Amino acid sequence: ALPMPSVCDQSTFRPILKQCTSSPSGLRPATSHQRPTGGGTTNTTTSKPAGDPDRLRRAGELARELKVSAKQLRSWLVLTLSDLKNALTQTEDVLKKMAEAQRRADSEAQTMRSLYQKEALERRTLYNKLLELQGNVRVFCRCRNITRPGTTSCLDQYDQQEVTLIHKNTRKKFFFDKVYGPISTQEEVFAGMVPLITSCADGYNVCILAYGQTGSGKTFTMMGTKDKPGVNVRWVGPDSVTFWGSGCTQISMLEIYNDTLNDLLAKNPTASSTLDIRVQGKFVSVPGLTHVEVRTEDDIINVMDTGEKNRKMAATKMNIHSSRSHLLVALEVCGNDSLSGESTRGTLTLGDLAGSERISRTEAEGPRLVEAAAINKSLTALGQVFAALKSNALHVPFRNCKLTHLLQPSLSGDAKCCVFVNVSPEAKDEVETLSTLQFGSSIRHVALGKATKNLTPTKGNKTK
Ligand SMILES: Nc1ncnc2c1ncn2[C@@H]1O[C@H](COP(=O)(O)OP(=O)(O)OP(=O)(O)O)[C@@H](O)[C@H]1O
Repeated sequence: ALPMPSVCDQSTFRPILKQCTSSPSGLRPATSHQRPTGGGTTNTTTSKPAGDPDRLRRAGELARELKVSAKQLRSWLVLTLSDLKNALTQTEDVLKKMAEAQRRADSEAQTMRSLYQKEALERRTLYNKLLELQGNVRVFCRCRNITRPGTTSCLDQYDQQEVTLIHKNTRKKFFFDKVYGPISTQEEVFAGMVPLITSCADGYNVCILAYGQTGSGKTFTMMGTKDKPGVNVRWVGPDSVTFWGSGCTQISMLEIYNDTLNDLLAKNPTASSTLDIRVQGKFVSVPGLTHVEVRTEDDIINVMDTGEKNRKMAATKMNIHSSRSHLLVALEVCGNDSLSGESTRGTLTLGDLAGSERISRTEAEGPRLVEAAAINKSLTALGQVFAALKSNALHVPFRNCKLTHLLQPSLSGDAKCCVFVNVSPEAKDEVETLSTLQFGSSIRHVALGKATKNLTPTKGNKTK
């Protein structure tokens, strides 16, 4: 904007204005009482007559100055107005450009969003294909160490995919998709689960099951301890929380004892409220099962603690050991991708299966025999399901028991499953229990025949 012309400064006007206002004879025209009257009466005022040439000259000068000032003011106003007009036009241009840039940015963001969506979908599809190539059902082995001093270990050797056990002077080899040795940590075991957790975050059903004899480390692998949490807790921890975005989770916990379902999160879990399974198309649900909404790691740990306590309480009341029932924790996870705005829904089922040890008829009788028969039936049914899946059988016998029926959505279609075979090297019949496994040919059983020399069982030292 133009600076105001100097003539308009107050310093210029002040003396002129002063003259005009302070003196009655300034620029003001003389009033009638100041003029000499026609009757010859003498005017008492001492001021000079209005027609005083000095004053007239001064007034003339002031009028000229005012005229110049008015002219300057007018031209200053004109210039300022034109400046304002220019500035307005420029602002309009800038606004137009900004609107155009905004429109372009919006359209670019839209393009990027759809590209991201496409890429995310492609990543999910490729990742799923990769997992399918590795096997929708994978079988891992975890050997625990010897805990009882003086006990001989049946673990002869192991490597990345192979475990050799000794039984009655005979070596038997078992092959797995991956083997975790006695010194494997909870972190290492969970790292192997991360691809499955990612798959669940991508919207697929996933189940992780721990199989093995009582004391072989199933609960340690799944639940773990406070210092060494297992898969059940780690999936939501800081290592994996990035998978889930701002999703929410519903958790339910049930146990299957003697082929009956008990809700472990029910308000009154000891009243054995038997639940049933309902099938609607591809959906398998348990009407009446309690679902609790959880958001944080602490929520999940608290809910699982409650479920575990209820499980122990129910077991004590029924005079059974909790390892004689299957525990299934189901997490319905909905993940939100804030970038693409897409949401996914998958179920993560975590199962701690009943002990797979064989109970000889002499040891088990009455309720224990019924219990052993129910466990044997359900684990055999699980093996048959895996065998049918492996051989692409037309019929997969999911409905042979409640365990396999409940696991159906996690074992069919594009679901992923991982079975942890927990091996206890001090268990007497470990070779027999592993030999009878029917988890498809993922577990290939190779008998090496009689050992040529007297075998000294070793403590699972890694040999190649
Ligand atoms: N890999 C391991 N490292 C350290 N401790 C372990 C390991 N595996 C198991 N344990 C410990 O051994 C004990 C028995 O393990 P755990 O309870 O997990 O066995 P389980 O197969 O679940 O038995 P159950 O069928 O009775 O529930 C626990 O005290 C557990 O902390």
